[in-house]
Amino acid sequence: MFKVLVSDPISDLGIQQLVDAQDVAVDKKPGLSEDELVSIIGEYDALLVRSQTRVTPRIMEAGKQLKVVGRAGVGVDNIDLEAATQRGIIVINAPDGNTITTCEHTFAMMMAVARHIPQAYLKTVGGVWDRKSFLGVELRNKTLGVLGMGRIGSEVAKRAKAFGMEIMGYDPFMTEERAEKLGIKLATVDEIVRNADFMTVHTPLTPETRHMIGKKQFEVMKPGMRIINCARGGIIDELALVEAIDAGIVAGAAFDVFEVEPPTEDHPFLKHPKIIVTPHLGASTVEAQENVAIDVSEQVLHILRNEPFSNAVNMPPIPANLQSKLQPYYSLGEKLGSLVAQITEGAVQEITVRYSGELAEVDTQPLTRYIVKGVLSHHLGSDQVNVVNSMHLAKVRDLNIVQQKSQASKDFTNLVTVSLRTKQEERIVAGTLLTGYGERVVQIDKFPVDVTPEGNLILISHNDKPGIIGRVGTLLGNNDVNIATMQVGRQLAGGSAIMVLTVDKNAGKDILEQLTSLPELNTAKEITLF
Ligand SMILES: NC(=O)c1ccc[n+]([C@@H]2O[C@H](COP(=O)([O-])OP(=O)(O)OC[C@H]3O[C@@H](n4cnc5c(N)ncnc54)[C@H](O)[C@@H]3O)[C@@H](O)[C@H]2O)c1
Ligand SMILES: O=C(O)[C@H](O)COP(=O)(O)O
Repeated sequence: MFKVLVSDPISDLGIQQLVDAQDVAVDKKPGLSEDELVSIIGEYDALLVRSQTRVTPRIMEAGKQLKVVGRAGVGVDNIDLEAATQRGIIVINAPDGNTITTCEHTFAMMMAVARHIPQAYLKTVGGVWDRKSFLGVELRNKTLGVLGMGRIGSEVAKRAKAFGMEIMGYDPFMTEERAEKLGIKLATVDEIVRNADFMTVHTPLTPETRHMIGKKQFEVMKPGMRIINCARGGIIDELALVEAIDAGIVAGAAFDVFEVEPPTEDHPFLKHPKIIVTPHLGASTVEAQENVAIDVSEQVLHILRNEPFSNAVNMPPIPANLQSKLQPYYSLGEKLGSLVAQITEGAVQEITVRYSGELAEVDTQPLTRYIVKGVLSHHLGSDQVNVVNSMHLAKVRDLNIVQQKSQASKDFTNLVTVSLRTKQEERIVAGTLLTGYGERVVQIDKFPVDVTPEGNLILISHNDKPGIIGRVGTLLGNNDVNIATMQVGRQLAGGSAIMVLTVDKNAGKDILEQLTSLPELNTAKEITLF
């Protein structure tokens, strides 16, 4: 008999198939503390959660029988995926079940902020008949900026069109063809901020999306903008938003999510007359809760019964003989994918992986998964992509993955070359494992280099002219950024060249801008590899 623990409020109807299963016993115990969970989890084979239960390494360590953690929803930021993977616990989510519900909540919030509905309601039930203070705006003929055109963002865009709105969309995976299909205009964040009347965010929270809308964006924002966040707290800088409202730049905001949930009593949103809020209700409808619970219950049953399953967000088992050959390359492969994704501009259309030398003789598919994971994690968030789902995510985004093999490698026993093609450009990186020295990046575009792929790097493209290295060193030094290593690559003296610096801390946008304004320096990009 398999034992399943449900530790958050999950739809009874949705988990009925688990309750009815002859080989499963279900216990519902919502609201347990971490200590309480640790004390009982040892007897369970599966744990079902929403976003409240934090599934920590301690809980997984105590879950000696735990085979699967099922998340009835999308975001798995409350589950320690690394700890689950290390312990062979499969984590699955229900990515599709709450898309429409969250999209509809976004619309409810957009209309509520346009017409001041919560504020007007409060006054009316308080006995004040005030018809003057709540002059609203129409959605018709307004421009809506959508940041993140995935499942929810795309549904929001479709509905906004029915309201007569123009849509500007931004998403690193959005191609012009797809934008055309959806009838929206592809735009940059800057174009959206300067031109939209309403803006809604639908990305995961990643290092790249954190404070994606902050002080800098508010400074150039079209006055009168209304902003909606039903995705994750932290994508929009909360304090900068309050300042922008008080300065008369932003006309109103509607938030379902907060940087810290629940927000503290003195959170500036809670008493602000131009900000309306809901307590993370985006997925809270009867339909969505049933959908996600049905989806997750179905997959949990498959996993417990050792049947094929889908929607896993962490690592699959790999055959032992292949594992021993490929394992040393997993980390290198992922870093090469991440590195090339961080230096490439535009929506990715094709990833080509070329294996040369000994690697060409084995099944390299598991390694390719790591490389694709490295590429996609940069845009989708590392909690959303893993080696189980990386190829699937690439497929649903129409990304072409090409694997090539050649027995011969001119200079290395093994060489992994990854190139990324977008509409704008094709970028290439190559790496190898050097016996006794470890991972090395040996090529960036046409330039040979010798770089350890680790920590904070700055990639500079420049003209090979005297003095440039000194100017870069002085500028970083003056800004208290310590250079650990420096590599320069060029093909011809006096021609184009690259410089790869390893630095002790993140330099930040400001310093990168200063670097690019140096004479003879063309571009400067920051790369983070772990
Ligand atoms: N409020 C709620 O209750 C609720 C409910 C469901 C989902 N969510 C959240 O909504 C968000 C979107 O969910 P989804 O199901 O549409 O996910 P999704 O993965 O289908 O879409 C996310 C999109 O964001 C894009 N993206 C990533 N980085 C970006 C960047 N820097 N700039 C622009 N776009 C970027 C990705 O390419 C992807 O297309 C997630 O954060 C999810 O956790 C919240
Ligand atoms: O990521 C999600 O699916 C949403 O944030 C919903 O979270 P919830 O299940 O706690 O409502």
